[in-house]
Amino acid sequence: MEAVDHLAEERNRAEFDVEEMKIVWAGSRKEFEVSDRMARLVASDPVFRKDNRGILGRKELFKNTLRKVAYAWKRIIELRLSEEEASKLRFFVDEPAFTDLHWGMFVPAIKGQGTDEQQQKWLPLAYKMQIIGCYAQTELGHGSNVQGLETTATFDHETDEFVIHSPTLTSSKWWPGGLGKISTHAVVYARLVIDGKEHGVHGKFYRPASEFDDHLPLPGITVGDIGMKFGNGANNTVDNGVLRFDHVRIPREQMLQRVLQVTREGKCVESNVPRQLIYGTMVYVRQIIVADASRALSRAVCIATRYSAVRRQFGSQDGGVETQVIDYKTQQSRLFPLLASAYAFRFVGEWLKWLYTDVTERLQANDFSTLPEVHACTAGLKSLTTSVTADAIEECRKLCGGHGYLFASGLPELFAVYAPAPTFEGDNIVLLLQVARFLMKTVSQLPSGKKPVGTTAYMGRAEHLLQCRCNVQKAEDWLNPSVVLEVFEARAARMSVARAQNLSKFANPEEGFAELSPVLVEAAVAHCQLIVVSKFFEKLQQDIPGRGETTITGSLLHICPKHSSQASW
Ligand SMILES: Cc1cc2nc3c(=O)[nH]c(=O)nc-3n(C[C@H](O)[C@H](O)[C@H](O)COP(=O)(O)OP(=O)(O)OC[C@H]3O[C@@H](n4cnc5c(N)ncnc54)[C@H](O)[C@@H]3O)c2cc1C
Repeated sequence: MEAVDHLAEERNRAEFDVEEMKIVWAGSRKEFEVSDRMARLVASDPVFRKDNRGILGRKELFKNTLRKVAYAWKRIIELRLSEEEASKLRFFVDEPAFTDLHWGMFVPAIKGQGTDEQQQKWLPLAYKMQIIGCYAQTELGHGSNVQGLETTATFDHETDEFVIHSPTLTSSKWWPGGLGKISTHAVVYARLVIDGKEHGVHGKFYRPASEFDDHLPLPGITVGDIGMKFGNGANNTVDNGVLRFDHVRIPREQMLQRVLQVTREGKCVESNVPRQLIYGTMVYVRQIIVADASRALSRAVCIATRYSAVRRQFGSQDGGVETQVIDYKTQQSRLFPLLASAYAFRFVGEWLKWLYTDVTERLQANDFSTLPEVHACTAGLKSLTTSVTADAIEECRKLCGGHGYLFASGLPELFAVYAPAPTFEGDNIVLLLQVARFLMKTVSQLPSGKKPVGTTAYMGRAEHLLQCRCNVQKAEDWLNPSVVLEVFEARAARMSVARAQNLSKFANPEEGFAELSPVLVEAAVAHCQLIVVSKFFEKLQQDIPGRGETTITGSLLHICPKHSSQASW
């Protein structure tokens, strides 16, 4: 039977310059070249094979990950890869590992919360991986409610130490990646207690295992792996762990003291470093999560699009060829918005990179004016992009029919790896409620003449947005991006203002907030969708080089879904 390369046929029909589009996606020619080089390096090395992940037993799977991580590290040193190249190489190795937490949470926590001396002491060891760290915040009893954590760090005046203790079963640290087997160190969050008085939850730097000899837990420590997780392969490559303390002592200097210090006399002293600086780390981590969302979504969409071009069902006349499923309008209406979302998330992720630099500069200059808005914006974007991506990967699986259910399609494992993203680093609903609180406050301040800033600037035009009418007469009118933008603005403003009016009818605002929370979450989603669309629009206005990119990204904008369900934003 004669083979037909359906993908080649489809590719030849592209109305834009594919090579240039690759650069638009990568961010710059240099980033594209680094990415391309690292992808080839990984693909050509048999040590990095990943086709057997789903059939390995847990122990073998875990050992396999350790081998890969060690080998990747060896290659990074041998090839003298830059930080950018090393991070791309790890991305293409494409296997969740303890290193994700070491580089993604442990190192940023020391950088963000450690004093200069603490950073000088621990960061060089962490950079060389002579110590391996994890981020131990969540407990069995509390995840989202950090103030509910029960682990205690009690100051002992006599010995100048903190005594770390897990007073209840529910105070056991539970979930931290890399904790179960591998980490030699952890940043542990605990309630600070001095002379019987509580001083809130803070980070301590702790060493759960003796790293230089037998790697067994230190006295007073119970530590282990929490067991199998969702899916084959997937996050089972990571040793998410449980950790309990029985009056374990650490020197006072091991509290991360950039913002709050405890003196030899046991006094709590706020340092002259503003507490708000910690937000810089948070923006950094969330920017990475949004970038990861666009990458995970693009992988799923790529598989589903190629499948749809190759797969044929029905429509044959007299034994002729059947119809490519990509030509069915129903397939297009499910697939193309996801493709558009992948680009939209890519561009908003790029913008978040800029925002991180902007926030860092402002914080260094003691300018905290944009922080509430930045906090709401990054919390909302983390929530929106991860929820949409998790649901979209599952939709892509269905778009590939029965074949999507096969491990070999790549989609089941991609979904299993991605599924916890809406939960970790802030549960998505809890984050949206924070966004809603910020929006309600912004609306309540409008009559005072306080100008909303940044991503809420549109609220300053609330009067117009509440009464304007859409001028669209025919379908083509939707091809005008400013029309689309105003529709999103009007929708977000109207939802926020209506919720704020309803909220004001409650005598007790907290009760009102709890009662209206389902619809407040919808207003928060609408606001976040507007941010994504507006950043997409800004990207279109930039001079994207090459033939047809502006057209293609322009048409993608118009197939971004415009309704507000969580599943398909
Ligand atoms: C794969 C994975 C890796 C992880 N890695 C780490 C790690 O490295 N370090 C670490 O410290 N932790 C880690 N975690 C834990 C993670 O941060 C928590 O699971 C997360 O914070 C959510 O907390 P929870 O599990 O207690 O859920 P809960 O907070 O109990 O949420 C349960 C449900 O209650 C809802 N809910 C909670 N509060 C409210 C509210 N106020 N209003 C309305 N609804 C609410 C939520 O929306 C959710 O639907 C990891 C988790 C996973 C799954």
